[in-house]
Amino acid sequence: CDLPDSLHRLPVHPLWQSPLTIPGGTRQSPINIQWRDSVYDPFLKPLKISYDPTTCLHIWNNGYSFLVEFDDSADRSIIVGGPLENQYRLKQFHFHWGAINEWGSEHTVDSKFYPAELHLVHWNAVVYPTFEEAVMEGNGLAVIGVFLKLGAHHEGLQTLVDALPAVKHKDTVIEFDVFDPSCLIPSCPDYWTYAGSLTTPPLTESVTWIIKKKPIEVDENQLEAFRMLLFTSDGEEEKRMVDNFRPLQPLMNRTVRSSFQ
Ligand SMILES: NS(=O)(=O)c1ncc[nH]1
Ligand SMILES: [Zn+2]
Repeated sequence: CDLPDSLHRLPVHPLWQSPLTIPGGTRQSPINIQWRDSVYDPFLKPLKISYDPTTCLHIWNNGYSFLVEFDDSADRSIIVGGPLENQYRLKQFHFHWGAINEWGSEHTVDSKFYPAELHLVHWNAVVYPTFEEAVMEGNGLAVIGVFLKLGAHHEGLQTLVDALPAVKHKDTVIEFDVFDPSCLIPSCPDYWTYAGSLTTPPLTESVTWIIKKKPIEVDENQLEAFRMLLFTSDGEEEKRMVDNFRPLQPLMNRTVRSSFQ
């Protein structure tokens, strides 16, 4: 078989049989963040996060992760500052995780995987009329990435974990109408930022990534709750939702900037 060995060990899930690389892609995600190669940028501003917990709508198992979706019809949950030229509206957040604690995150730091990674997806509603249009533009999206590490119980995450059994199967939804995602973001202001892409189809090169330096801690039971979700619909042969992360992509001609020295 002509696949290089590295590809053989990848999680083989239909979604990942989509193009693992985008032809002509020059700014694909995720990447390894080599701490010593990141460049401190003193002009980077602090990231300002203002979420309204009542914009939370529901949790949806879309067959490759579970998404917590928000009402983005107005500027009620937004981020501004950091590397961003405009303010961006929160649309949804979701996670990527592994079958075991040794891997699961999409980005790595000095080639270290975390057991899971949170993505808070925002879009530039100042410049673009819809999320779908913003997805196609270089400055259309901003995603905050937060690493999860095994440790103490996370109180704020638990309210989300308690709802997961109700979205066990693909295409199930549960109402979830008050949640403040800022409880999942470390208080430490330090982050890396680089120009990248969505890590799931359509893989478009439209994301300003903002990766928090500090992880949040969650406990084993909380990670196990993620692993009890299913890729499959009710009635299909069960496939556990695990290893829903994209392989690392080449850095190519990019610099990762840090907001800290
Ligand atoms: N994983 S990601 O944050 O790049 C993403 N969000 C929506 C589609 N893909
Ligand atoms: Zn993601």
